[in-house]
Amino acid sequence: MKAIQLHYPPEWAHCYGCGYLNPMGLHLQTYWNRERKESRTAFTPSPHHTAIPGFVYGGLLASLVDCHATATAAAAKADAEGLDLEKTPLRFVTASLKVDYLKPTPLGPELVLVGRAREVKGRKVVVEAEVYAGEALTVRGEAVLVQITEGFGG
Ligand SMILES: CCCCCCCC/C=C\CCCCCCCC(=O)SCCNC(=O)CCNC(=O)[C@H](O)C(C)(C)COP(=O)(O)OP(=O)(O)OC[C@H]1O[C@@H](n2cnc3c(N)ncnc32)[C@H](O)[C@@H]1OP(=O)(O)O
Repeated sequence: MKAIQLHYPPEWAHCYGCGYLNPMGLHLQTYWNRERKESRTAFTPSPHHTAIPGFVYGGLLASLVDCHATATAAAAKADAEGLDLEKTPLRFVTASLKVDYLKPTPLGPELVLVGRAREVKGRKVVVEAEVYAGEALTVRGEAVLVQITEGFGG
């Protein structure tokens, strides 16, 4: 299965969190499970992603939620409309991002993010995401994503 971010055309692939063309980026790769209507990604923070020794910096966790949510929005929209991302790339930007830090996230283990679309309406998708360190749910996020079209931002 191909990661959702790898469907982005090159001009939309420079994002720090998920752009495959950003040499300094996090290169997040999100996968969509059509049966479960759920997205997943995994990321292992490095020692320099420290908040306080032993725990992950919250800004990094927000970045993971952000870019996992944009990809989840693309997959959920494609799923809802029967589109093939290979033929019809979809790209969303973040209009709103809310992050609840439920408990400190340990630095070391791989983190797993799970995402679901709560609403798919026109150009807007509302995504909920959870971050797990092992069995522990440490972060819950919610984002409003808006689909961009060719020439957007110009
Ligand atoms: C990245 C900047 C954009 C440049 C694009 C260049 C070309 C693309 C190239 C490469 C793409 C790579 C992208 C990587 C992305 C990774 C994730 C990020 O880090 S994104 C960076 C941070 N985000 C921004 O900088 C967005 C700044 N904001 C905007 O540009 C606009 O406000 C935008 C597009 C988000 C919405 O503007 P409207 O005029 O297109 O659309 P309206 O009609 O206002 O909203 C559509 C729906 O969304 C809701 N909405 C809009 N803003 C909301 C908000 N803050 N909270 C809740 N809902 C909101 C509205 O209520 C509306 O919903 P209803 O249809 O009425 O149900």
